[in-house]
This record gives sequence, structure tokens and C-alpha cells, in this order.
Amino acid sequence: MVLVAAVALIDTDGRILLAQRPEGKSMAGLWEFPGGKVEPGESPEAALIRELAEELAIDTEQSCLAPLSFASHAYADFHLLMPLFACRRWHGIPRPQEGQRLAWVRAQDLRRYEMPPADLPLIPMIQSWL
Ligand SMILES: Nc1nc2c([nH]c(=O)n2[C@@H]2O[C@H](COP(=O)(O)OP(=O)(O)OP(=O)(O)O)[C@@H](O)[C@H]2O)c(=O)[nH]1
Repeated sequence: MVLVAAVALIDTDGRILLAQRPEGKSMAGLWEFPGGKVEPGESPEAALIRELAEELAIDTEQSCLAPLSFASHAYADFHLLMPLFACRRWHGIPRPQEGQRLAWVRAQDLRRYEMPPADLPLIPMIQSWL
């Protein structure tokens, strides 16, 4: 069981930030929500705050992370459990720190970006919520 915290960052126009997994990583080229593995002893919120600083050089805080949904998906080699938070408030401008491409995407356009299979059930939920 791998616990990964992920976030839908939503800008003032209601667009969602997706990041493309870089070459060399598993599922390279697919678009995903920013986030990453929760380390031992860490809360999902703390993991996200850390990952957002590392991956995008932005700061947010726990009170700005609202639980939105979750993904539970059996990959061939692990089971992914991924809480998805929504966040509308952060400090700084998201800039790729690890060579990943970023895209601000309208909810109705999410299907144009190829995402990992675990993420697919999240798309209609986000579309109806936004
Ligand atoms: N951040 C993020 N990870 C996701 C999403 N959907 C999804 O299946 N994952 C999977 O959850 C794991 C995220 O862990 P990570 O980002 O810390 O992993 P990593 O690329 O550094 O390591 P890895 O190459 O071993 O997978 C990856 O296996 C990734 O493919 C998503 O929307 N956001």
C-alpha cells in the first residue's frame, strides 16, 4: 500500500494545475496532480506542503488544504491510496523545480491530458464540484 497525497491547485479563473511526469520516472509523460509519497510519521497535509515547496516552490498551509476526494487503485506492483485535496490559496508562483511541464487546465478540458489510471475516476468529480 503506497500512500500519496495530491492536490488540485485551483487558480482565480477556476483552472487546475497539472504537472507532467518527467522522463525517467514511472508513467513518464502522463499528467498528474502535484504531490508525492507520504513519508513515515508524516501527515498527508505535511507531505503536500513539503512536496509543493520541493516541486513547485510555493508555500501553503494546512488550513488551505480542503479534502476533496480520493483515489484507490491497484497498479501491477502496488496499491495506490491517494487522498486528493483542493487548494485555492498559496504563496508564490508555481514554477517547475524538477524539469516537469506544468499546465493550467479548465475542468472541462481535463480529459485532453492523459492521466494515470488511478486519476480517471477523479475527473468527473472535479468537474461536477467546480
Ligand atoms: N503526485 C501524484 N502521483 C500520482 C498521481 N496519480 C498516480 O497514480 N500517482 C502515482 O503515485 C506515485 C507518486 O509518488 P511520487 O511522485 O512520490 O513517486 P516518484 O515519481 O518520485 O517515484 P516513482 O518513480 O517510484 O513512482 C507514483 O507512482 C505516481 O505514478 C497523481 O495524480 N499525482
